Amino acid sequence: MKFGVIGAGQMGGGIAQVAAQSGFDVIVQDVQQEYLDRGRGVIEKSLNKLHEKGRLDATPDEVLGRIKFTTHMQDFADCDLVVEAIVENQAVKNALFEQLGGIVKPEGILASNTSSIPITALASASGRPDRFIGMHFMNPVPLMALVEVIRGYATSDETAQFVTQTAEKMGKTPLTCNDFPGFVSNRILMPMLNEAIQCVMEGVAEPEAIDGIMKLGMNHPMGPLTLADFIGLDTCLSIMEVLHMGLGDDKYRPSPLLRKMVQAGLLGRKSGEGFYKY
Ligand SMILES: CC(=O)CC(=O)SCCNC(=O)CCNC(=O)[C@H](O)C(C)(C)COP(=O)(O)OP(=O)(O)OC[C@H]1O[C@@H](n2cnc3c(N)ncnc32)[C@H](O)[C@@H]1OP(=O)(O)O
Ligand SMILES: NC(=O)C1=CN([C@@H]2O[C@H](COP(=O)(O)OP(=O)(O)OC[C@H]3O[C@@H](n4cnc5c(N)ncnc54)[C@H](OP(=O)(O)O)[C@@H]3O)[C@@H](O)[C@H]2O)C=CC1
Repeated sequence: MKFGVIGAGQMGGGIAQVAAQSGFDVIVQDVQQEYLDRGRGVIEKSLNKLHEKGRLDATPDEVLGRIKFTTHMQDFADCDLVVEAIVENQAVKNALFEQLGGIVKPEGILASNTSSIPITALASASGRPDRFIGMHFMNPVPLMALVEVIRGYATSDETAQFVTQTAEKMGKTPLTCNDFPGFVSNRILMPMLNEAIQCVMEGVAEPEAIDGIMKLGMNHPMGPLTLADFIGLDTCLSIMEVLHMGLGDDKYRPSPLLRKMVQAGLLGRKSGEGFYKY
């Protein structure tokens, strides 16, 4: 299978890595060579770590050899499946899918790794709504078991079956839901992270205490503020905005502190500072 990935950031890189580990021929596209080089470095480091732990069947070089990096969208023409993992912004994703729909062979399936944006809207932009679906991987992709599969209004049974089987071939557990803002994962997760940010803003406790209380008290693997920093505060804000607008309920209002931190360029781990310094 020829597997395309758009975006070489934290999610695109992880998806490309796991696809290559599964034996697929992978092609990754990003807008600049610099981002591709950075993404390749992250994949290489992750593969070496898995290899040292004895959790990789092939050698890191063999897996990396299955991934091609490009800045040209035309290179997706003969892909069987293309998964998009660019910035969480509907206008940008719409424009990308309008273009991609005219490039990939007609029988090819297009998927978005969006955290919250309506799959049905992106499917319409692509011009092939029956062969369009949400394929939502979790971060860090090489370690997390779930793929949330989101069916748009017109997604065909064949498309859903193909993507479910592909996720299984990638060693993941696919679980399906319908297209509502934030799907299941972020409709439930993100309000909790937003509430933790609101606790910081209101001075309920220091970030370390909030994270510690949720880790030790609820047995969460990491605290909500650390998790928000890892996801990216810009992505968290975009998801809250989709929930707020899409569901029309003020209980999803993004915390003003979250908005202010994004305005200040504090995006979490990827910018070097969020609730913590990296
Ligand atoms: C926003 C969305 O649309 C959907 C999402 O993906 S929400 C995020 C969902 N993911 C999570 O909640 C993961 C929380 N983390 C965990 O459960 C655990 O860390 C784990 C199971 C992933 C790994 O546990 P572990 O084997 O004990 O190793 P641990 O040391 O904690 O982490 C391993 C690596 O994964 C990284 N990592 C863990 N969670 C991460 C996350 N959410 N995002 C990015 N990287 C993460 C760690 O930084 C670490 O990297 P380095 O080796 O470079 O330091
Ligand atoms: N972070 C997370 O935990 C999760 C995120 N997601 C979703 O995955 C997607 C990507 O998120 P994430 O990987 O964290 O984001 P990143 O910011 O790490 O990566 C996005 C990448 O896409 C590139 N990009 C931006 N615009 C375009 C474009 N028009 N064409 C090609 N590449 C482009 C970016 O380049 P540049 O640097 O120039 O912007 C960057 O390299 C989002 O939809 C997000 O909601 C899903 C699950 C978990």
